[in-house]
Amino acid sequence: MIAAAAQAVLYSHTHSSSSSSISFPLKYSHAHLRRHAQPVLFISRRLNSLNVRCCASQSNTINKNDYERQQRKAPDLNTLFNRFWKVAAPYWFSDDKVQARLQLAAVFALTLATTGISVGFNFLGRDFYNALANKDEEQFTKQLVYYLCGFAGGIPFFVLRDYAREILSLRWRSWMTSYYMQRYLSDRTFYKIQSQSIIDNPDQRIVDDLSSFTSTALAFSLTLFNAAVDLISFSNILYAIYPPLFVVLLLYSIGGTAISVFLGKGLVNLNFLQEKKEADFRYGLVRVRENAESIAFYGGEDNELQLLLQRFTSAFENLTQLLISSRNLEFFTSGYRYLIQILPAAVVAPMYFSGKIEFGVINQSVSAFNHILGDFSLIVYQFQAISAFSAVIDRLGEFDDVLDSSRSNSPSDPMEQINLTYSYVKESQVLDSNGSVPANTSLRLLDVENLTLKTPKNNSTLVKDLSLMINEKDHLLVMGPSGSGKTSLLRALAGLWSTGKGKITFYVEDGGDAQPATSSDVASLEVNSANINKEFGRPINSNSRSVFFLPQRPYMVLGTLRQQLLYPTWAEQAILTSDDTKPAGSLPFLTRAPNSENVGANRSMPIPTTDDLTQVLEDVRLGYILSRFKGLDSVYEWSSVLSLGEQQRLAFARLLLSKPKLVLLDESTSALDEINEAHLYEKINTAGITYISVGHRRTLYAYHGRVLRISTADAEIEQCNWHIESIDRGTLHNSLKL
Ligand SMILES: Nc1ncnc2c1ncn2[C@@H]1O[C@H](COP(=O)(O)OP(=O)(O)OP(=O)(O)O)[C@@H](O)[C@H]1O
Repeated sequence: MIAAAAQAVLYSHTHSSSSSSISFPLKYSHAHLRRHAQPVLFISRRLNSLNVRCCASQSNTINKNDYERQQRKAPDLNTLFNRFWKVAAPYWFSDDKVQARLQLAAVFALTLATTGISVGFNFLGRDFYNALANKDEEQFTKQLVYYLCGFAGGIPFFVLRDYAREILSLRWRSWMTSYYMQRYLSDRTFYKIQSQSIIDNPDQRIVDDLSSFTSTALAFSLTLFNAAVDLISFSNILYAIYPPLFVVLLLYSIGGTAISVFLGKGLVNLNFLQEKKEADFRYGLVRVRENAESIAFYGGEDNELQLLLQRFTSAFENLTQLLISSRNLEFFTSGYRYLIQILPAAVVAPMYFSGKIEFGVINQSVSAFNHILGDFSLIVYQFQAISAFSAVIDRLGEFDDVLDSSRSNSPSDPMEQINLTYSYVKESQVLDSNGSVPANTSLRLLDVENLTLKTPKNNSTLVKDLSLMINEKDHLLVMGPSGSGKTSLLRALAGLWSTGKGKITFYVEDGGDAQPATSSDVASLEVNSANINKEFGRPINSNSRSVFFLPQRPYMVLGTLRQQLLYPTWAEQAILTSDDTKPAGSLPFLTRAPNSENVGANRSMPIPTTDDLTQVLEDVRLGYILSRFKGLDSVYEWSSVLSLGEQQRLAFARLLLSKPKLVLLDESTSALDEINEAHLYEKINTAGITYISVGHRRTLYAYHGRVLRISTADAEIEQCNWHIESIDRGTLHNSLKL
């Protein structure tokens, strides 16, 4: 029985694909495809039984699938290799490089040890079967003991090798996840990717592709290393037994590789599309969850079902193609795999019959042949995994390029880019040479000069040649027909859109000594602004003392009511762990330099206390939610449990806490009644906050001094499509009467 077990172990070593127990962890390996075949068939039957009304859309999907497949060209080897290096390299040269390299060396050493153990088992097997064939009981018992000792000493190396590899892969993945997320969330790359539909499913690339990449890249490099060592170790054995066997092996593996490359050439593309389609399907389901109430109000379930089934059908069609290609490849690889079990024995058998070799040598030659063939046949055995890995490299490489290009986004013609600068000004004001406060003492907050704003992709002009100036307490209302570009103007002011030309300058406080931003010293501020802009990338909402932006639909973060109120000015402090030193999101072994863009953003602002938070809720007439939701520290899905008007009031509470100099309000009171609207405007006015509001309601006139009217731009007409009016009591009276 023990001998049978020994043979089983030996068999598993000699017949394992790729000559070691390292296997590829990719999702669309053959095992994966087999596992998924059942549910796919089940859903296909279910589609039939439901008599789904999407036959037309199904055929559309099929055509679309074919189209997509033809459109997407598989990347060539050189591109793939470059992308692999670009994605893989940064970690090994990062802050964590010492640990990473040490662990990698340990994994390689363990792999080397396991190959040595395999060679040892090869010789043990030969002597074991020789003793058996010779009916030499004493020798047999001795070999049996050696075998058992070999197991006891050798097996831990195999287990530890796999464990060390997995741990290193996890560490690598953690670093890469953090690295990609930082780049994704900096410079508003996430916004550009989403608003301009640059690439599909970045979330899936961060979650799934990074995980596949790190584990497969490690497994693959170890497999290559293992194969090289194996080849050297076992080639000697095989060559010593019978040189022609070596020639047979070479011919067999080269032929096999060529055929499998030919049969599986479409798999890279299919795997790429499968990743995309599965992610699209999952994203569709997430959207249903996030928009549950709107869909329920519309009664849009049927439509959602059709859309989701359409996405699933698309994934299904592609997976079917993947299964067919894999099946064809599998016909070949199975034959290839099984033939080698008898091929070496058939070649050396004549030598055994003529008495030139012993019986155990046959077993040894089969074992050595399988090892070497496994090394030569990496591509045949792992073709599906390699093609899936290539798809992952392709997707991550593409993502990496987008992240890089977003950072180094320098337009070819700087005149065609809106120039947005932030100039520091000191808090108090300078006195005239005679010691009195100058007449023009109002603090400048914003200058817009000759701004022409265009939409990012199709470059259609929204606002032509706009110039305006905002001083403290100079509240401006922006009005105009729907689609004329009011929100887009705020986007440009917030730096989200930069297509067009002109200059926007914000004057932001640095909390230092006296230095005014009056018209007399604007020139000197402008000289400094280029440097300031570089040093201080994004003051909006992260330097709340200066500029704040409220979108129409307030964003409710995941977490407690306290976190809602502290967002975004004290967001980092709000998620500190209990020991108050480390953000809850930091990885145990990764110490990252804080993002320079955010450093110092709110150093000067003490974090509001519980009393401050309670008071501000009262100020925006939301005090009652404290008792309803059990205080400030309970977690709810705030965007679902608060009405839109309540969310808008909560957004004003954030604003009152942050006390910026200037706020940009995009229809921020659209869901509120007039009394609450008046109350909130009065509160922010009293708090000394200057505001630029976008809105349609006439009641808004009462809280603003001027109105900027934008009309829908006409491409044919050169003239400006805006004008500014003062709101005097007469205008106000007439408009309210209307
Ligand atoms: N990401 C985008 N890419 C291209 N065009 C866009 C994009 N977002 C908006 N637009 C277009 O820009 C124009 C101005 O949109 P904007 O949201 O600024 O209008 P608005 O005046 O605020 O309208 P409303 O009063 O209806 O909110 C619209 O025609 C819109 O279709």
